[in-house]
Amino acid sequence: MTPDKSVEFWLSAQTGSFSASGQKQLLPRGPVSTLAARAQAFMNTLEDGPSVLVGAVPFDRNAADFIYQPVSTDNQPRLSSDGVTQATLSGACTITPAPSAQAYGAAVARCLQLIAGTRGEPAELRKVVLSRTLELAAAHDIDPEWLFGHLGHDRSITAFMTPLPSNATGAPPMLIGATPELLVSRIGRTVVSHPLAGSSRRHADSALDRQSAQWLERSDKNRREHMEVVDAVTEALAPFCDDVSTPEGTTLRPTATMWHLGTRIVGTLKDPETPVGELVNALHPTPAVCGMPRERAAQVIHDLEGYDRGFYAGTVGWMNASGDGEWYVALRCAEVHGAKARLFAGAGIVEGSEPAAEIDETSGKLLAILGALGIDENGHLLREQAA
Ligand SMILES: C=C(O[C@@H]1C=C(C(=O)O)C=C[C@H]1O)C(=O)O
Repeated sequence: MTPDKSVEFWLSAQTGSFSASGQKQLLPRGPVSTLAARAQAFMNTLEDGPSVLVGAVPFDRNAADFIYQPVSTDNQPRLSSDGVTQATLSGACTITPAPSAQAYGAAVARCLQLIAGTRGEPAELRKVVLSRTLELAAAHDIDPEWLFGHLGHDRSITAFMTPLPSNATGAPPMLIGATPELLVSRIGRTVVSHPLAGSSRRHADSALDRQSAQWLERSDKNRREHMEVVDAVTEALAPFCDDVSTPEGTTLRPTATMWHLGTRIVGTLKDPETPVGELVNALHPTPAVCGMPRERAAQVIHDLEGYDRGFYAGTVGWMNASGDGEWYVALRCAEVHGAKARLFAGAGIVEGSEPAAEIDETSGKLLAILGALGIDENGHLLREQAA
C-alpha cells in the first residue's frame, strides 16, 4: 500500500507501519525535560479523539517540541514502494552545500584540535558529532508522500514523516527520513534502545562491500566510539530499569548505503508507571548524535556548525495514555517545504578521526535521502531506477 494524502504522520518499520491523519490538538509546546509531565496532563484531561500523541522533539533539549493529538490513527503492514513509479524529481534542481564539503572538513579539523586541547581536563571532550547540510531547490514542489514512499525501498530502515511548526499558512514543512536508529521504545514494562555508532560505506561491488564491513568490525577506533555510546545509554536507562542487558551484543547493522555498529539494549521497568516520555528525556540526545560529555559537545556543535539543527538528530515517534511509545532518532532526513528541502548528515568526531573520511561518511549518509529523490550530491539526476 502507498501513502495516503490525508496522512501527515507516518512511521514505517520492518514490523509494520503506524500512521496518523489530521491534527486535533497540539500538546502545549515545551522542552524535552517537561515532555512526560505535559503528556500526562494532556491525557488526563482528554475528552475525545485517540489517546495518542505523535510528533517530533528537536535536537536542542531546550527548544520546544512539536507533538499533537491526531484525528485518527491506523496500523498497517509495512509500506511497500512497489506502486511508486516516478523515480526522480521532475525538472532541474540545484543543490547548495551549507557548509561546503571543504568547510566541513575544516570544522572537523578544528574539532579535533578542541578535543586534543581538553585532554587531561576533568570534563575532557571525547566525541563531537558534526553535521553538514545540502540546500535543495527544485523546479516544482516536492510531494512529501512521494518522497516518503520512495524511502520504503530500503527495508532495513524505519521511514518517517512528521509535520514541523510553521508561521506561514499553507502546507507545513515536513521532516521526512529513513532512520536506522531506535532511541527508545517502551511497550508495557519492556524498554528497548538500539544505538548505532561507528560507520563505513556500502559498495555495489560485493568484495569491496565485505571489506568495508570487516574493516568496521575490526576498527578499534569505531569499536571504542561505539562502546562509549552503549555505556552512556545503559547508564541513562539504569535508574529506570531492573536488568539492562545487550542480548545479541554488538552487531553489524547494514542500511542500503551504510554499515553501522549497533547494540540492542533491553531493560525491564522497575516502576511500570514510568512513561516513554521520561525515557526520551533521560536519553536524548545520546552521544550517537551529540557527543561526550553532552553539554560540552552541544556547545561545540553550536559554535562550529553555524546553523540550527532544528529537528534533525531530534526524535520522532508516538506515545499513548498507557505510557507506551516508540521514538526514533531523526536521521538520514530532510526538512521539506514546497520546492525547497534541507538534507542533513553528521558523523562522530573522536581522536583519530580524519576530515576527508568524515566528509566521505557524511556523503554516504546523505545518499539515503538523495537516492530517494533520484539525484546525486550535485543535484544531477540518477539513472531512472526500477520502481
Ligand atoms: C549523525 C548521524 O548518524 C549517527 C552517527 C554515526 C557515526 O558517527 O558512526 C552512526 C549512526 C548515527 O548514530 C547521521 O546520520 O546524520
